Amino acid sequence: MHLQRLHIERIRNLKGVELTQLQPFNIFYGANGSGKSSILEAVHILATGRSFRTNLVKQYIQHSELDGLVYAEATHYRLGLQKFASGEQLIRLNGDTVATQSELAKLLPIQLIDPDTISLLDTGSKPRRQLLDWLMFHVEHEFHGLWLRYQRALKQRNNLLKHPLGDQKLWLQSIQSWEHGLAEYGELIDGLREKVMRQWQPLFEHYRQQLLPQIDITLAYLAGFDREQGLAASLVQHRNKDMDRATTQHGPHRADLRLKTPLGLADEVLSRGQKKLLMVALKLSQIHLLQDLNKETVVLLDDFSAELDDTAQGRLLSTLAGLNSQVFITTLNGSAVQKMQDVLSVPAAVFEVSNGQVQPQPFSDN
Ligand SMILES: Nc1ncnc2c1ncn2[C@@H]1O[C@H](COP(=O)(O)OP(=O)(O)OP(=O)(O)O)[C@@H](O)[C@H]1O
Repeated sequence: MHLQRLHIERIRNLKGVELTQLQPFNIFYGANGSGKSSILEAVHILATGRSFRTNLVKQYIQHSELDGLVYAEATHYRLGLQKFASGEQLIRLNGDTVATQSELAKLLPIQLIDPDTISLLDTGSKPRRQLLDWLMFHVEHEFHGLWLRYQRALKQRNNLLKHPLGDQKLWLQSIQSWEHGLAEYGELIDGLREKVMRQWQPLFEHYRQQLLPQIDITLAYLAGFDREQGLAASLVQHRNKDMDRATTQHGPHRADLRLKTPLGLADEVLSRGQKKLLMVALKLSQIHLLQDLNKETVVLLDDFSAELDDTAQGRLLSTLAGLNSQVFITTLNGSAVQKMQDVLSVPAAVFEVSNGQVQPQPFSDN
């Protein structure tokens, strides 16, 4: 989905931003602290309910305000999200209040590429699992519901592991019943993940060859449990150890992606720039997969030129244009805008950001 209009109020230093006639490419330039990333942050909050910079709503709502608001229009949809400092939120779709953020998330697939993107490789399995599950959420409709049921069963089992009941028999019956649910949903989740991985891997290889032609990198999926044994048997086998650690250590919640080069794991051998290109290849291949299903992704490219050389920047822009993505880009200065102009063959809008105010600027190739 391409956004045509964006309205932001009381997010960070953005008091009242009204952007109309958004284009496939939207470039925001301005000095440090002017508010560029906050615009991307607002789009991210609208699409996912979360900021990519903080988990605390109060931090992104403007100082001394009680709420922040993001509203966007596309051809068939009007999406709105109001976040209150109290923790409450109001989610609206086409004028109606909706109960869950996932209604907006489904409509607005969003990918962020920023200087922190490479930490996905370095900081444990969770962000890698989230990367896979972004794809799962948008490609496999049953995934989200299964995941919620799995999480519920997992929470119950973990509670029982932490607090063994006095009545052993009752405790055993309870834990067995939650394990039954965990195994059922977990096997289904694993099957769906494996199916999506089969679609994703060749696309990843395609973008890896484009962006990192000199380095072989394989993308593999680790289920988080012994698939030959099966999750039901694995839960029974590890029950005592799980009790010692008071948590469930095997299952799809422990799944991971392994990125391997001939010299070792990608996070151990690649340079920062190469890591960024690898992450970009992973994300572009995901966007491609959605595009094959007629879903357009909104891409947030924060601090665009960080760590990418001119060739990589040019390739990234033209690939995104080919994927029908709508792109929001931030960059520090006008000269970078000029460079983008030379590469882009699709309509673009340029905005200057200064002290939380956003002004449209001419873009000569429009
Ligand atoms: N809750 C808040 N209320 C008001 N202003 C805030 C709040 N949080 C941060 N700010 C200010 O808003 C601005 C946000 O800037 P932002 O991070 O969007 O800048 P940027 O243009 O992306 O800068 P850079 O190029 O340095 O990354 C900063 O000046 C910051 O001090």
